[in-house]
Amino acid sequence: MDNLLEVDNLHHAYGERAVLKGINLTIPRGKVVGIMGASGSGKSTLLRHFTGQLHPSRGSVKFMGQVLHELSNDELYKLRLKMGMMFQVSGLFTDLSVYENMAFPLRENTNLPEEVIRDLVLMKLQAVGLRNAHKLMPSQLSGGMERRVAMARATATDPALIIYDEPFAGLDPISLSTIANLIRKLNDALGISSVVVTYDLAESLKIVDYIYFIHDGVVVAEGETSEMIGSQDPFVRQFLHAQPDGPVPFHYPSKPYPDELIGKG
Ligand SMILES: Nc1ncnc2c1ncn2[C@@H]1O[C@H](COP(=O)(O)OP(=O)(O)OP(=O)(O)O)[C@@H](O)[C@H]1O
Repeated sequence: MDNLLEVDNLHHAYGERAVLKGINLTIPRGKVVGIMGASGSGKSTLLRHFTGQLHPSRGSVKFMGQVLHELSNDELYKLRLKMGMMFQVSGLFTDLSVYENMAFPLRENTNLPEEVIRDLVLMKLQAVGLRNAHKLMPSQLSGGMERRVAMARATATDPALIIYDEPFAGLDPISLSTIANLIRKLNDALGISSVVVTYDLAESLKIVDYIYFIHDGVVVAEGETSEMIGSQDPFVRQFLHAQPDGPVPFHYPSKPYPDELIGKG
């Protein structure tokens, strides 16, 4: 099976409001896939379907060959251990040291003896260049370091997929580039797949293999990163060149302005 995750005709509505309107996409094994889209296009909703937190109104998400909405809570919980997640807010426990933050998911989800947990924690921290930071408290870390600890923690249970939601938000250019390179390095060294949801095109273009552009609940463009860079597709161009107006409108939908000014309708 080449695809780790498959999204098939996925629809989602919050009440009457349709947000995902037939998304099709795949995350192949070994690849880093970018998902781009303007604010409100449905990216977070899509990610919540990747993890089985939401039920589709129609369509399905299959992860490692299993349709998520058909699983029991126990089955879903077990399968989720194969997904690591890193969000914009690192989610570290502020009253636990870096070491204890890292050990937590291992103690929760395995019966490994403490010496093995220690070796694993130090190995995972070493992979993000922070082995020596294990005694520090989260408040003693810079923003970039905190994000790297969260990345190391996302790899704790040996996931097959890591999902990064806005991993670059609020970082200085050096930390941003470090995090981007680490996403690629971890992906390749661990032989996993990665999904990166971001607005930060410049950095992500350097590390993603394939990009999906989402607008108004559907995929409007997709392709290998190299193809996308030269694409003439108006959506892709608007994103790549950060144009404020284009297919994604600057103005909230409204009546024509002259009509409004002369008080018609
Ligand atoms: N729990 C909810 N109940 C009702 N509407 C929601 C809910 N969550 C999101 N929405 C709406 O669904 C639409 C898509 O939201 P979503 O958060 O998935 O978009 P997004 O692309 O992730 O946006 P952003 O980049 O700003 O986080 C938005 O219009 C939002 O207001």
